[in-house]
Amino acid sequence: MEKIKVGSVSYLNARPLLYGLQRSEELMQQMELIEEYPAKIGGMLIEGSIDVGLVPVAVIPKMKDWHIISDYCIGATGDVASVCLFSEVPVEQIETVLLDYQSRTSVNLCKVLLKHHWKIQPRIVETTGEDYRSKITGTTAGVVIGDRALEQRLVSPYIYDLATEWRKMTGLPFVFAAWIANKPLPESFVAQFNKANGIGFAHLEEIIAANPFPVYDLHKYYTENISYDLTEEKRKGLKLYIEYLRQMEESKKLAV
Ligand SMILES: C=C(O[C@@H]1C=C(C(=O)O)C=C[C@H]1O)C(=O)O
Repeated sequence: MEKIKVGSVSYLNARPLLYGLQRSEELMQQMELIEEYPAKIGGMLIEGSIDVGLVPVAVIPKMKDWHIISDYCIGATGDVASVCLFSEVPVEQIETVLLDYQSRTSVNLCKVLLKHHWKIQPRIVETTGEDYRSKITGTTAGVVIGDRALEQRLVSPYIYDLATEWRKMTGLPFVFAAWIANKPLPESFVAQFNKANGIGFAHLEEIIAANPFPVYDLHKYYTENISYDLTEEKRKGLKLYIEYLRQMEESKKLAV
């Protein structure tokens, strides 16, 4: 039987979810695991080169068939710490925003917040490579996600946490990534997969010891920043975010 191709975000935030998968011989016999940055994994799920992935939820409107297959996600109920708009000036003075090429969810979340929360219209610039981070100076701000955002926290004086700003605007938690399949998968696989997702949470200290990261306290990151359970409240936040995305697509079409 052909193996199920599973994609995952390669950042530290995915480690607790991958822990149990990688240690289950039964699951690993049925699947192949590919790790990449979020925008890439999202593209692979849309084009069909993987069957399921921990992908940016912003891909949902681009998919014909999609199924959330796990009760776990990469979400936040307060400060997420690793998804921020970084700047040298306060938000009202920002003239340009550089968007992280590795992201799909957060860059669109930033657009939603600029329009509906901060109500400002800076110039928006897409990026293609890591050098964009050195251009976050003066009135040019930038969205940075993942482990690199935890590093950027030590560099930029103004840090706008996008999960916190979303919460201020909507009162809801936020979902950045979820395990989404582009086709129905065997029920037995889905059940084993979901169970294995949760195993890492009993082994956080081991995961932290295996991934030395002097830049940020990973215990805090795993227990206070990232919120992994896909609760009803988070599903509400997700639904509202997708509505904003569809609205943005519609207004783009009208503008043409
Ligand atoms: C919280 C995070 O969520 C990530 C943000 C994503 C995005 O912006 O597209 C996608 C996957 C998540 O890993 C993070 O990586 O810092």
